[in-house]
Amino acid sequence: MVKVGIVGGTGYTGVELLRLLAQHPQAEVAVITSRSEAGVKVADMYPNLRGHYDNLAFSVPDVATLGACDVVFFATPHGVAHALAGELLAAGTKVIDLSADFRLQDAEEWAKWYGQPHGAPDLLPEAVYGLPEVNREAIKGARLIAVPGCYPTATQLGLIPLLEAGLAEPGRLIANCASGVSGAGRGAKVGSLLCETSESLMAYAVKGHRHLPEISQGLRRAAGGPVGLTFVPHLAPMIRGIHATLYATVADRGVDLQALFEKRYANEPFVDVMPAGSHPETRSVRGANVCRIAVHRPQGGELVVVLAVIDNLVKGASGQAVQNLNILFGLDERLGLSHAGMMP
Ligand SMILES: NC(=O)C1=CN([C@@H]2O[C@H](COP(=O)(O)OP(=O)(O)OC[C@H]3O[C@@H](n4cnc5c(N)ncnc54)[C@H](OP(=O)(O)O)[C@@H]3O)[C@@H](O)[C@H]2O)C=CC1
Ligand SMILES: CC(=O)N[C@@H](CCC(=O)OP(=O)(O)O)C(=O)O
Repeated sequence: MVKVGIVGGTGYTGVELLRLLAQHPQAEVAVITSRSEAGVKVADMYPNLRGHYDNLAFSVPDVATLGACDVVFFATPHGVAHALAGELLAAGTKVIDLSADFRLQDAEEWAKWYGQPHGAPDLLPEAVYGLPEVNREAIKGARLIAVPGCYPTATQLGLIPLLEAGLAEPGRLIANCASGVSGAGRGAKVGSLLCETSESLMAYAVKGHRHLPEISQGLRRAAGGPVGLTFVPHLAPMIRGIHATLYATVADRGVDLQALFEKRYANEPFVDVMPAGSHPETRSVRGANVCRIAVHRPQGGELVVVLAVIDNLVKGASGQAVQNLNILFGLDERLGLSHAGMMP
């Protein structure tokens, strides 16, 4: 059994970790932290978990208790893992961070986008970006994993087959993405209220969103050089889900893009390349650790449209984190995870 600790257990990604790990045969949650709910039993706060964690209560974060775990997930705001990861690694505990603290390789770029100095630049060289479809071998030997963001997961999985094959013009990429409101976390904010978000769709952060450098970093690796990406996130009137509509210019009109995508992801347990002409729906991935992708070339032109959907809380966060745990501990990568979404 892998002994698991979770820092930030009351947030949306924290409770999603608990839901997924409740069905995991080889992992056991031993410690779960919350400063505001310390002492409260997990099942009293989250009745969906009754019968799974009846003896587990939230406790305040404490390095000694967390350091007795094999692995600690950080499901916390940016900056928290910076402060604690080093001590845990020194205690021999692996760290899987769901926040953005270790996603960017460049500490100065991180500081620019996150508005605070990077708190642990010394750990950056060993941090592995936890996108299994790109980095599986590096994840196997890692101590510190940076779980990709939700928009970055959908966008990279949709565009890398075209860039790795050298087919897309790297300087002309567009990602139009919509997210469910749970992407903003559980904290109270006017912008997350039902009255502000239902029956409405809006773009935001068009000038620059903090996921732009993360996505660009991954696409540069796939392209083997600089990329030019326009990224426009939208807030959609739904609770879960990311829908990415991705545009790339592919001058070679003869290439079989369906075959390219199917081949790239043939051995990937959590990427589903749908039949040609498909329109993936976010509800098909609700609760599932999968990215469903469809590739289109409208009117046979140069502009290729890739559609990619994920559940932001699963393949976009907690499911991907569990997938990383499985790889890290040499387990079957699919343990505790499912392809099956919830429709309706
Ligand atoms: N929501 C999403 O779709 C996705 C989120 N992420 C990232 O995952 C992380 C968690 O997100 P989410 O679950 O939405 O966040 P929430 O705001 O819903 O939850 C945050 C959690 O962190 C705890 N926390 C807050 N501050 C501290 C602190 N200083 N020290 C220790 N614990 C703290 C909170 O509990 P308490 O205050 O009681 O301690 C709470 O349990 C974030 O970095 C987010 O950006 C990544 C991908 C997708
Ligand atoms: C709808 C919404 O607000 N989404 C968040 C991104 C989701 C998220 O949690 O981003 P990380 O994966 O980097 O943590 C935002 O735009 O900041």
